[in-house]
Amino acid sequence: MEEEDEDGSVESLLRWASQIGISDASTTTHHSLSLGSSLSVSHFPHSGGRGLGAVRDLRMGELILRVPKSALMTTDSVMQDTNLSQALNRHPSLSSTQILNVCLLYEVGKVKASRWYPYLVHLPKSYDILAMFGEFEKTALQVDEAIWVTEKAVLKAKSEWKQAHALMEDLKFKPQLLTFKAWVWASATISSRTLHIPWDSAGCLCPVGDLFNYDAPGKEPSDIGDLEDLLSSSSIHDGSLSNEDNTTVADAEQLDSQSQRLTDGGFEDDANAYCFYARANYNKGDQVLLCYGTYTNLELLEHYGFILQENPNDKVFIPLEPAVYSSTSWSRESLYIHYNGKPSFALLAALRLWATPQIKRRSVAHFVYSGSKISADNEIFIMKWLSKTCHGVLKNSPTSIEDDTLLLNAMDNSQDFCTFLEVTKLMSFRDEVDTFLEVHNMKDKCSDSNIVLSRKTRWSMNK
Ligand SMILES: C[S@@+](CC[C@H](N)C(=O)[O-])C[C@H]1O[C@@H](n2cnc3c(N)ncnc32)[C@H](O)[C@@H]1O
Repeated sequence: MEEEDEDGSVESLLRWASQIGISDASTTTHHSLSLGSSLSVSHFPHSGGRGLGAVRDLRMGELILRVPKSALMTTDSVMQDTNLSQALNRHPSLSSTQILNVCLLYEVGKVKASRWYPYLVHLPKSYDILAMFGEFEKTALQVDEAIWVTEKAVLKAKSEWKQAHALMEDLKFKPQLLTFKAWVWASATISSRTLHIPWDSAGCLCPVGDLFNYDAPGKEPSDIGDLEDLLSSSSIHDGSLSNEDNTTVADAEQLDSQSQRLTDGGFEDDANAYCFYARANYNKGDQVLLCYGTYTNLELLEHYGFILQENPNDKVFIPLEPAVYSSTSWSRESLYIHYNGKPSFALLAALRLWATPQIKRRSVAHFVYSGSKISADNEIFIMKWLSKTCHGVLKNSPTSIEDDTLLLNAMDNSQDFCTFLEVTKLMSFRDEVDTFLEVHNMKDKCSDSNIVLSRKTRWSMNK
């Protein structure tokens, strides 16, 4: 997608977008690389790469982009093709997301005959979501939970692909569109780019609207965390670019009423369009961002293929003894350490009770559930236990954060592959680099000093 040939230039995308009624509000003039009066497509190397920038100062709450319903790629709009809709009727058991996956591949197969062709040529050629991770990348995650979530994501993608295979054969897809690689590409496109629409839980692909990069909700974890504990939910979604989970919709609505942070985009019946509003004040040249929802780094990696260096919503789960779980009724998902190192409300409460002799638990339970300490001794015991457990987890990891940072810096700063290998020879965790080279058949490639580390290679090594 980042290749820009004659058909694939950003200008041609924007020209097509404006022809089909996509507009950034009061625009009358059309500038190169710009939609007009509010936004332009720019490159933001440290926060998402290609994204949308402000071409003038924007006020919070201002309408900045409108994408008419007719421009959205949805299952309904693709199904206007009778060949496709008849085939879909013959395979009724697929989920709405599987169907949208098939619709996307179907449109890709039409090449220039697709009415979304100018949009499709701008989609990324590859993604880094967990379902695409191989054995090396999975192991490099190091943390049990992350490895388990990766295995689950890969299995889910494979089983959904197998289930949809008969339909795709029925539709006479070209061989390259029948592969797992093609399926997982479409799946990643949908996972990382669809926007919520009320009439289809699979969402829609929204040309230009899907160029906004992600801004994490800026709430302090202490505000939001306690509420999340109460809701016993690991993620609250706003429904924009959402990996929507129906069980959290009510929770999200509850949060919505308490916070201004969930208001930056949505489908509006009155306008018959997807409308986007500035979620903050932006100065000319700033990147304009969209909040896709509240995610931990593992969830961002799973659904969107990136992580944030600073994520106020990140969580770490540490190993707990079974007796901790059974000491309270808090769900396992609510027992974690916040990004800032503080234990969650529920974890603290569970540990306070667990560290209290069984016979006394009933009498102190009301203190614990109101967030109070039981005694100085109890508090000192659990803090020491937490510190010891966290140190144990870090010590048992194959590499430290400092090692990982050194490796990333070596990748970023080495001019070529050979220099990178020379630099890594001095590193204490050389084994991991060797395994990576072996897995990717690069062990003997040092003689070819022109191999530059590709983005995929960098990512594969980036835990
Ligand atoms: C909806 S698209 C945004 C536009 C995208 N940058 C593009 O060029 O098409 C979402 C994808 O952008 C990237 N992205 C968005 N926000 C990011 C951020 N804050 N940091 C790094 N990557 C980000 C991720 O690859 C994500 O899957």
